[in-house]
Amino acid sequence: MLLCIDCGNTNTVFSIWDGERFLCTLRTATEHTRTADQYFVWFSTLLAHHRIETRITDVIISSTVPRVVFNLRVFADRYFGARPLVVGKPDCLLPHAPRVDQGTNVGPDRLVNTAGAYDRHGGDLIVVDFGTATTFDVVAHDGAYVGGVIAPGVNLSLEALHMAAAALPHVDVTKPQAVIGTNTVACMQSGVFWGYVGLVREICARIRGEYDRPMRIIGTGGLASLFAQADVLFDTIEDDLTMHGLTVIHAYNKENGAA
Ligand SMILES: Nc1ncnc2c1ncn2[C@@H]1O[C@H](COP(=O)(O)OP(=O)(O)OP(=O)(O)O)[C@@H](O)[C@H]1O
Ligand SMILES: CC(C)(CO)[C@@H](O)C(=O)NCCC(=O)O
Ligand SMILES: [K+]
Repeated sequence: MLLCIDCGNTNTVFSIWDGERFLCTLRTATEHTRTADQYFVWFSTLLAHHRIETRITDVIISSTVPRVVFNLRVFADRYFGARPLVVGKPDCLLPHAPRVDQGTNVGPDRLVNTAGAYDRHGGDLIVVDFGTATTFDVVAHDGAYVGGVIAPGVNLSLEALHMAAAALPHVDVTKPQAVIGTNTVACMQSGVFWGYVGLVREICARIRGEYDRPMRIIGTGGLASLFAQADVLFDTIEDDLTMHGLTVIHAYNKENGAA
């Protein structure tokens, strides 16, 4: 079985793929000081809780935080005897090479989203991922990542308001009742919620304007469905897109003898 690990700047998600479906998805805060042994205690406890018995033979990692990869490699080696594939490293093949400026290190999460989205939908896509950052990945007709947009993440924007302004509390993002807020929290929620609805609409419209073929828009990340309540922003929402992309890249490496 394949263990897929998606390590973002905020959260790290583990998911076990049995070849047909994901058996479970476990989430922990990204913390570079966590050791291989700590990962295993957490992981095995939750698997026992969910009564999942697995024999993990393969591990694939996508990490936007370089420092955590070392301990995840030790975790894979020590507890599963597996040498993990790490997306973005030279020995991890990609189905389609990105076409970007020389010297650009595209975030591995964006490469993985690209592979997952192309596998499901073919090319000419915009993938919008609401993580620590809100990213837009343009997937060309042939499946290559050809660029995109990086905007501050939703929770990051709310946190920045709270940190910078003494009178502004910490608030969670939600869809406000009205645009005109009649209290501080409602004002902040309105600014961020409708601000992001506008950001997504405008950026997608401008990407479409620069691109010479019709494009579909895929939303992913925890907040995609929240924003979709407000407006028709996406053709589809797929919460498991990054995990799916990891299985696609793993299978591609198996087929090509690299894993
Ligand atoms: N209505 C909501 N309000 C606030 N947070 C939410 C809401 N719905 C989902 N979330 C949170 O959004 C996050 C979505 O996770 P996702 O993996 O997409 O990005 P992330 O973990 O924040 O970022 P990264 O992948 O960059 O670490 C989760 O932490 C989840 O708890
Ligand atoms: C933009 C983030 C932080 C989103 O997770 C990540 O993809 C990243 O660190 N990217 C590196 C820069 C780039 O993708 O061009
Ligand atoms: K993510």
